[in-house]
Amino acid sequence: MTSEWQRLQSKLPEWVEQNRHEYIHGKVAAYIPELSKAPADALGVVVMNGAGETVVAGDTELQFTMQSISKVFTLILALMDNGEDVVFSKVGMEPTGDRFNSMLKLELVEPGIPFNPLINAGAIAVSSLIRGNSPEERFARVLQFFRLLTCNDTLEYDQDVYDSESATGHLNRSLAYFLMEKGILRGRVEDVLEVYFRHCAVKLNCTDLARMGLVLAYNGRDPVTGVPLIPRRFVQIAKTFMTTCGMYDASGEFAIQVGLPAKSGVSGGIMTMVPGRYGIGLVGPSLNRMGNSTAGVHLLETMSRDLDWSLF
Ligand SMILES: NC(=O)CC[C@H](N)C(=O)O
Repeated sequence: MTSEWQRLQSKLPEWVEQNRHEYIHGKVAAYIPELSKAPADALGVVVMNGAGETVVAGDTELQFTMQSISKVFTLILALMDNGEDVVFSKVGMEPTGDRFNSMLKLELVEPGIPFNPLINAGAIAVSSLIRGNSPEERFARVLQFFRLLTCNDTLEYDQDVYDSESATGHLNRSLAYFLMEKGILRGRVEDVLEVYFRHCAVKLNCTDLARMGLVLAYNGRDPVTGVPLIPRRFVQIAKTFMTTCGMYDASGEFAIQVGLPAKSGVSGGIMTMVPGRYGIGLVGPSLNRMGNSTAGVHLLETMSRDLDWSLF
């Protein structure tokens, strides 16, 4: 009888090639101009187990920026810095069913707190909660935390992607000003956005992303080093948000088709995990209508179905 790990080793390259062509049904994000340079037909995936061993397939050498995937970990850091009560006085716990950068719901419910920490408005509010005396110090703490989670001291943000988003992020600026008006943001709008745009621009590869997912899969303890990095309760909160809101307004469909907590970003990255077993990092820059990697989502459907990974 072949083990699941052996099946992954023998099938993953085939599954990647089977699903790669799905990229033609999507488009690489261009609203942050620098992102449009990514190769549309790339598809890569890394699955990492609790011993730190990996099964890799496809274009796993590709570097990409975390974008919205970073929001999971800035939420965790804000929770570690402030505790649940403070964080959830600034951001809600409910999915929106709208696009990630939508303003629609902000005005609907008083006092105007963003529905959840994974939409842009919520993540911007969360960024303002990270401790530090200056934007530089706050971002340095975020980067340090990401380095710890990936076990990769060379992790950095991509200056070109940062500049590109900072120059064009008018919608995010307007969300931030709205939050400022409502008394939800701490500090100056430009300072908060500097931290937000920088953490979205942190550059990594699928192996780094798999390692971050692995820490969540093991409830906050890095299973490879044995070091506890995140309190279990905050991992639980993060995984719940990933399940209900992690794939934007396609989270319901993803829960049905794949059935794992996951978070996507507009660079085409997806981080997911099989709780207690694997961390998974994936990239496929061509995005579907909902803003998720089109080939990536199909690949995860194939993997989850074949290996019976759905939690539900
Ligand atoms: N969905 C995303 O990945 C969005 C992140 C991006 N930096 C933005 O604010 O628009």
